Amino acid sequence: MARRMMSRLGQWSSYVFAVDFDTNSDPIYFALASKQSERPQVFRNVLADEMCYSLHVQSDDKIERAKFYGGLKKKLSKELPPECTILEMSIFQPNVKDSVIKGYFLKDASKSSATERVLGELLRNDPVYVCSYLCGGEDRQWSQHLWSNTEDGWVEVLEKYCVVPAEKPVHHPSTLNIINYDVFYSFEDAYKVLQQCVDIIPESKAVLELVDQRLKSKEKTDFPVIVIEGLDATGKTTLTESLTEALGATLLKSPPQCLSPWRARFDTEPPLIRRAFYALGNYLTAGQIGQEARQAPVIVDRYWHSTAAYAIATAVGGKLGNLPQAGSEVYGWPGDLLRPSLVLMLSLSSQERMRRLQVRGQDKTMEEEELEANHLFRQKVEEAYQRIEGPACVTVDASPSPDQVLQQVLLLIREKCHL
Ligand SMILES: Nc1ncnc2c1ncn2[C@@H]1O[C@H](COP(=O)(O)OP(=O)(O)O)[C@@H](O)[C@H]1O
Ligand SMILES: Nc1ccn([C@H]2C[C@H](O)[C@@H](COP(=O)(O)OP(=O)(O)O)O2)c(=O)n1
Repeated sequence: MARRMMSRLGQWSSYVFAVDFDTNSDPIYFALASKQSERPQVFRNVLADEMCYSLHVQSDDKIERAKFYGGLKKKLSKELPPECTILEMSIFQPNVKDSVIKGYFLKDASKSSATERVLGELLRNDPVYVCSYLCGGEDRQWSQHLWSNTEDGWVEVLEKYCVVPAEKPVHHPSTLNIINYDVFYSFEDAYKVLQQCVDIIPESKAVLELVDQRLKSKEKTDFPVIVIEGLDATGKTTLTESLTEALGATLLKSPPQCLSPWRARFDTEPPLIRRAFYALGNYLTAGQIGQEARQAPVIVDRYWHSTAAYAIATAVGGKLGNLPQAGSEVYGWPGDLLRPSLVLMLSLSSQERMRRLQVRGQDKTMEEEELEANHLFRQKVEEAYQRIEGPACVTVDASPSPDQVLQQVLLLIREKCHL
């Protein structure tokens, strides 16, 4: 065990640590070195003589890592003293895709031994690395101490490194692991995730069985397929219903009705599993679209844009500017997913959207509650919507009356789909 950790530590010289002290500003970036730095101290402005710790998941298994990381926050919040602040942390190789290892950084103002007891317990029983941080010496330099288990179950410090400032990377670390963690670009990649979950989430089996029976869709449909996108309460249900009637079309949605019994279950899972579920929903809907578009135009309430935009906006921490640049491969359309003829995104000011949410007065999903609390997240979802390509979405002003929105959309459809 100690040997494995040592060799792992050796690799850390190419890694940078990022701690999110404040979601509205850049993380604090630091690296490990054997010698101290002459540059200003990394934590000087954000830590006031507090004990600090970090922990991150040590597992090569993607599913295990995702499950454990999600559960870890709950466990820490429950067991640590209330004076302990839990911050998000990641360790990554700058600008290298798929290099992120997620963890937490703890600021402990409790001055009690409870924190070390909880962390020691975690180290003994769970797949985690634990480090403590100390500030010492005349020049108040920070150092990182990696904990290890001894044979007889005690915790000891295995190795000590100096904490030195690191450059801000070009790509925010939260953008490095989007592909195949948050967004899946082929049926197979999403399917594999659920397959690997069958033992831990029995419901996966039922979902996979449904997916196995899905209809296969041709690339080209006989009738146009029009997708309506937008945040909750922008008027998608209202518009899709009136459009369906006006065009004599068929109305479908993603995720499709047949997945409803499992949606709430997968909504409680970490992003890797939850997003794979929604990705598969799109392939099920694609099968239905292919079938229905032989007879009539098809209107679809949410599809790939929703899956990718919410996933990207959730995954990317901090500011709007942290989103991958327009044109990035993360905004690409999966090569094996039926492409609609037209995608329209309903856009509304936050005031009007809030008003409509209140008028509707229904229960909101947790994510929608978060949207309300988090203006930044809402902006990131809309921005990601607008960057997705193949087809890109056309933004529609959803603030006029329902009939005016319908007329405006009918005009667009006539112009773009020759209906
Ligand atoms: N153009 C509109 N003008 C005013 N209110 C609208 C308009 N479209 C929808 N609404 C109302 O706003 C609320 C949300 O609309 P809904 O169609 O359910 O949105 P979504 O399906 O996008 O969540 C509903 O109460 C609906 O009656
Ligand atoms: N095709 C879809 C549809 C929804 N999702 C996800 C994205 C968000 O997490 C939620 C939004 O769904 P929600 O139920 O809040 O939306 P509506 O009530 O349908 O407007 O579902 C998805 O990933 N792919």
